[in-house]
Amino acid sequence: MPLRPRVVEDVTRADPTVAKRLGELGVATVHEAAGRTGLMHGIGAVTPGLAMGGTAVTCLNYAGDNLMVHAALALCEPGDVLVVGVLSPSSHGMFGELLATSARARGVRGVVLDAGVRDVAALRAMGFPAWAKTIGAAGTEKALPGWVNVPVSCGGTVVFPGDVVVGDDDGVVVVGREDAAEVLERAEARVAREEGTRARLQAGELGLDIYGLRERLPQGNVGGVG
Ligand SMILES: O=C([O-])CC(=O)C(=O)O
Ligand SMILES: [Mg+2]
Repeated sequence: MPLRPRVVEDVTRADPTVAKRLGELGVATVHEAAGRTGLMHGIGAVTPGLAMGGTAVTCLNYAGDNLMVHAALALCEPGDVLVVGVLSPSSHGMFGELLATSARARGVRGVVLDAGVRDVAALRAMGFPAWAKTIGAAGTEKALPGWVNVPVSCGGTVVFPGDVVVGDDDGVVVVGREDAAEVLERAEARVAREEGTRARLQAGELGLDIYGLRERLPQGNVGGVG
């Protein structure tokens, strides 16, 4: 018996203001603020220089078939990020410039694929933010019903519909919907702390005092030769 397809239309989304701000703070800061969790592995920026923060609409597809990418896009709202999972490894070009045209018209902030992407030159020319496992021109069928807005695996992490997805040149990080506000608070505090560190570095300070190193060295290990 084939697996039972499922399309969930209602998504409880993270606060859009929080998602947008996390996008501005960037992947490294958000990952740190989230206790070094949520980072996708093996997913890279296809459109360098573009960043985003938004709420996940997810889909799960059979390898070589992107029917559910089209279905998921139809349920996207402004501020969403389309997250594309596959049931088995795929390097097919599951998303390209036509889908990006549709995504942009719906106010989608970007796409993240645990598979391939194609029409890369066009995506770059459009400035449509995309992250993927690989670039792959191989075409996809539009035949097999799968899943929309179920939890999906992408880049070795799980993404629930409505979670916050942040992407930039460093990669992609996911923050659980329920944790987003707290992670934002910690991320802002971290940025403020780094301002102080930056000012001290610019002033040429720190040296052996960096991160309290001097105090952590055994007595006698810092000082003159011999
Ligand atoms: O046609 C597809 O399914 C993928 C693609 O190339 C596009 O979106 O332009
Ligand atoms: Mg195309």
